[in-house]
Amino acid sequence: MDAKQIEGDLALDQTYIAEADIQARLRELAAEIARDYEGEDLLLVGVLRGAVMVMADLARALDRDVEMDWMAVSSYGSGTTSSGVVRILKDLDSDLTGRHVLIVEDIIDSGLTLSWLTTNLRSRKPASVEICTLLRKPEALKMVVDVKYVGFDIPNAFVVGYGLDYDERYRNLRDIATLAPHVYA
Ligand SMILES: O=P(O)(O)OC[C@H]1O[C@H](OP(=O)(O)OP(=O)(O)O)[C@H](O)[C@@H]1O
Ligand SMILES: Nc1nc2[nH]cnc2c(=O)[nH]1
Ligand SMILES: [Mg+2]
Repeated sequence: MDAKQIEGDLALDQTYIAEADIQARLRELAAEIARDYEGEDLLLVGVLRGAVMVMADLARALDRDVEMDWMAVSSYGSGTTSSGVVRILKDLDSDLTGRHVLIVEDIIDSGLTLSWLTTNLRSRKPASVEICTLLRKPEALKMVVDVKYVGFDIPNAFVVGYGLDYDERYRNLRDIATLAPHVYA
């Protein structure tokens, strides 16, 4: 689905980050990651479901071998504010002992999901745990967790598309768009 197909949808405000800009930034991040992990094995951990698109495109932009595994956690339910409770819906299949782990996320908003997840994964004795997120909101800057790779710092608006949903809609939008405030305010 592209922005043209949703132009008539009153729920969407405007295209915020276009597909081409997302892909260009992911290529830059992939080059950085390939340099940083040269000669090391690398396990990408995608956070279902939001990070599916970032994971697929980042992994293919990497000019090296990587493994991929998935975890499903949820803290938002069907609303636009965090419930404050992170739940594991699906755990990893891989043993992390001695591995270099890079968590791949679509967005850091309150930071709750990733601060909880990094603590959880670090307890599994990996060689390292770092974070790559496509989007970061201002609130996350207050987080104690370091985020090594950030695609775009964005203001505090609710965004959808490219994996990001509102009540499970819009994940398959190729661009990232803002959701009109009347929908959720
Ligand atoms: O920094 P936070 O405030 O914790 O928010 C970020 C998280 O919220 C969304 O996931 P969600 O829990 O909605 O599940 P989903 O990935 O299945 O959409 C998003 O994909 C991040 O994982
Ligand atoms: N779709 C969506 N999910 C989120 N989870 C945390 N922040 C956001 C956001 O801005 N959009
Ligand atoms: Mg998520």
